[in-house]
Amino acid sequence: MKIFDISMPLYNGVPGWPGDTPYAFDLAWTKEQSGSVNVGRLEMSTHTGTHIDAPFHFDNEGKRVTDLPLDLYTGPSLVIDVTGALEITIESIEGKIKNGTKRVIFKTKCWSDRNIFPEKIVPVSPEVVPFLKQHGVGLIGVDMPSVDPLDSKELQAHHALHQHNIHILEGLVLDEVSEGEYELMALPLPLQDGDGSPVRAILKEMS
Ligand SMILES: Nc1ccccc1C(=O)C[C@H](N)C(=O)O
Ligand SMILES: [Zn+2]
Ligand SMILES: [Zn+2]
Repeated sequence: MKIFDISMPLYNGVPGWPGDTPYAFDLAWTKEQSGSVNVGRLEMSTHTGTHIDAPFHFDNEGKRVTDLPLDLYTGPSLVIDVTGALEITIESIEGKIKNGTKRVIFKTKCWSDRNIFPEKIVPVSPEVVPFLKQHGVGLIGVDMPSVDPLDSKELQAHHALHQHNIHILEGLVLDEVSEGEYELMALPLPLQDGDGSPVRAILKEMS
């Protein structure tokens, strides 16, 4: 079965949220310096590239990364293609989602040049959230850096999702993936007290 790597590569210069900590990798020790090994060092925002949001990211009382169950981030997932939509609405997904769909991934294709931060994305309409919950959804994934408009301070979609106990995976790369059912794996690092975590995300074709 084919495996799609749906993670953003991380490299010095990878675009992050404007004003946030830039991603930086370098060698703290080279093999010449240590006499034995190269040793890397990382500085980054927890919301760089492909990552999950813990509820604590936008709610001081919300769960941290290590409080979240791992089964959220691994298992059957439905990819829905909404390419061309201006917003993710009930109409975008009606008729495509069946009861018991635990994870839904939206392909918008709105972030076409991954070397720059996008100017505009395709926000998740808060009205779609109860509809997702009714069908049993506990995780949504998106191929953009947020589920809310980039200039939003209220973060209506983040909060609506949280109220309905639906968790968030952002920054996926879905260009090669077509609509359908896959097995998702996108596990966060065990960052104690973390507000978010980078993940290596894959989709496996189902037999
Ligand atoms: N890193 C930031 C810095 C400042 C303000 C927002 C962000 C975000 O990351 C928001 C985005 N919706 C996110 O959850 O990844
Ligand atoms: Zn985030
Ligand atoms: Zn977010």
